Amino acid sequence: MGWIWTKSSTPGPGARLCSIATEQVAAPTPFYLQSSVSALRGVGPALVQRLQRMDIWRVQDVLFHLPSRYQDRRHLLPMGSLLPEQEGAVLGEITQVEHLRGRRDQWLVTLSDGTGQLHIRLFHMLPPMRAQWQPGRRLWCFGETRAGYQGLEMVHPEWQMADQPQFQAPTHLTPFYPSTQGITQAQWRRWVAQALTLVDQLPDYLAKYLGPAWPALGEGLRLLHESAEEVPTPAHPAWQRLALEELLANHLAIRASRVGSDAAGAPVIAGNGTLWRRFLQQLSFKPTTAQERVIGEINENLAQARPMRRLLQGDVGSGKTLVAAAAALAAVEQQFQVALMAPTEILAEQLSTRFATWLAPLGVEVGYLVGGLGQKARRLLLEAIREQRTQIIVGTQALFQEDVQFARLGLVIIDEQHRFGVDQRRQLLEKGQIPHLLVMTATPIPRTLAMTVHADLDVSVIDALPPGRSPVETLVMADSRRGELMARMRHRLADGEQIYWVCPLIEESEILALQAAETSYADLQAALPEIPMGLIHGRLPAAEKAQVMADFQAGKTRILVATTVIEVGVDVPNASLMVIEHAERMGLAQLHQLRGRVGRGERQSSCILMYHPPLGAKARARLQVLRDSRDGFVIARKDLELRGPGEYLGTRQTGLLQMRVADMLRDEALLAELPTLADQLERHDPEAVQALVQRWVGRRLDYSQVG
Ligand SMILES: Nc1ncnc2c1ncn2[C@@H]1O[C@H](COP(=O)(O)OP(=O)(O)OP(=O)(O)O)[C@@H](O)[C@H]1O
Repeated sequence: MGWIWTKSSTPGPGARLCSIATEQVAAPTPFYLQSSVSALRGVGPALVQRLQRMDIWRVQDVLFHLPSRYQDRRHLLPMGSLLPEQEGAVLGEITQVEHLRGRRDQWLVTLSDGTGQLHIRLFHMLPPMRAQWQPGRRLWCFGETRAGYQGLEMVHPEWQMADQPQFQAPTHLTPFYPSTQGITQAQWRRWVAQALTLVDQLPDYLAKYLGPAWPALGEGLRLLHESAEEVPTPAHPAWQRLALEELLANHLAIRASRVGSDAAGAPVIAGNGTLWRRFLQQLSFKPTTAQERVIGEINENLAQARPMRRLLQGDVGSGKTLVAAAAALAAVEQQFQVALMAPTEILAEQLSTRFATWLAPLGVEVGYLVGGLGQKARRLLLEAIREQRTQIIVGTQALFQEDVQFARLGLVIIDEQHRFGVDQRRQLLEKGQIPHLLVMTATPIPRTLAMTVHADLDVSVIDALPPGRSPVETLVMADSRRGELMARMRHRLADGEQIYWVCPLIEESEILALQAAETSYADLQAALPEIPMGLIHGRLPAAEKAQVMADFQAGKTRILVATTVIEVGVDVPNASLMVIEHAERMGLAQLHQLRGRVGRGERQSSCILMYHPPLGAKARARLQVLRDSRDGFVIARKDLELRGPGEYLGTRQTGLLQMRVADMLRDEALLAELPTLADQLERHDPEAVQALVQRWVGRRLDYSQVG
């Protein structure tokens, strides 16, 4: 037993002595919720730095570092019924320890539990372990079985001697924490166990405002760290309690920053729209009513000295670029510059080409600034930006490098903002006086949510697609039907149409993804030798990527084989068929984005989702959602419903904000509580406001001047 002093704030009279189980007797080390993580046993200076990089500074932060998944080690598996590649816990007696000498020493230990036996294979065995692992002793192991020469075996499982008083058979689910190099799961669990001894002292700022039906904060944290029952699900009240607090903390953080930025002066951009009207005259189509409405909303903002912070949401292909052009022209007409930032070079290139073709006839100069620009070209462009000869500058992150100086930046437009860090957004905003900001996204975010959680952003929605679009026909097809697919492709090609071929997503390795793409490319060339094709992937140098895209756009190549780099923003209206290999590996939102690349012209377009059989019931249901719906919002919701409980936790990107417990779509019902709670806290408990923001938002996000 070791002893630990505990108290919620600082040490002093009244600090309570608390005991926790430790392996050796240690000198009493006091630590508190607010102590540095270095106060935890097992956290030395090097680990402190690693933890800080994960934004974990104090003991309290460890409590809010939540598991991303769980394993159930509570039930022992009888050895007689074990199968290969089965993960689980066993308990048995050591019947034999064999030291196999060879080029590399090995130990083969035999365990038996009366129902059968299992081997444990070890490639190293330190003397203390050798002293313990003796025939007759009882051993608990957790690992994955594999078929060995002598039968089933586990290689270096986790273990405990089961015949010692310290032996603790797991009574809870075993949590797995998001980690970083050099920190093991065992370390996380030890630190969390120490921090949990203080969980009841965690101030519960909301208790007095929430009704008695709500569980306490500590209960929620305990449930997530050491659930004794089934994998916790988001419907659990304790979970909901945490989600509510997290949403509230984000809401409060943004409310606080809004106060500052409201006061600041932005350029008043109120022209008479001459430039926009001239632009419309040369455009081959008319803006839709939805586009016109949204343009109106933006113009109203631009005419105010209060900086615009507007989120423009529109499903794939809804015509957001035209709206961006309208905003840009309003600024240019009033002699302001516009920075237009895209997440990748391909997209930046596409956008700049589109803007240049649209706007050059009006005498508007569009510049293209990315990392790979030659020195001379870069210098000339920077000069033109400084002297305001270039009015619209399209680019990637390169736009906010220090040497880029705008003469009169009035408007910043960010495409697919969720791919940019908040820091990048701020750096760019710092370039102007206080420029207006328009953020474009195809990610569906409920309006209520955007207004409460993103209290800083006004929202415009393009809720109708341009006319003349026929819905993309979506088919789900086993990859064994390749012959049929080739016939379909030949048919399309004969009609002069173009095809996207999207290669499987291989998350673990870009190299493997590239190999897969090259194989598909070679296969297609062999099957359709007379058809010119392009291959595009993330590893291609920027100039080559641009060339491959330009060739496809111009119709010089008829099939574009691509890794998922084409996901957002690519616009080739003549492409009417998309084939997606291994669609079952991709997220529904991503598939929806990809599919949005076709169906942009007048032609009837199709998207073929290929899968590799057998396809499980759940995977089939997921693909069917895509077949049956074309609405990004519906698809996102269904995706959520179809996810299993094990997939709920973890840091993942949902729209614009990264949450730990809450999910903006799933927990939408909680949003209604936020404004009242925030008002009450701001009025009665300003200190709690600060503490909550620090607890949940911490240093991860700095909203000041951004929103
Ligand atoms: N009002 C309109 N009438 C006809 N076509 C339009 C209209 N507005 C836009 N388009 C065309 O629709 C296509 C899709 O528009 P755009 O690329 O702006 O979509 P988007 O909203 O940016 O989609 P994504 O999120 O997929 O990039 C383009 O080819 C564009 O020229």
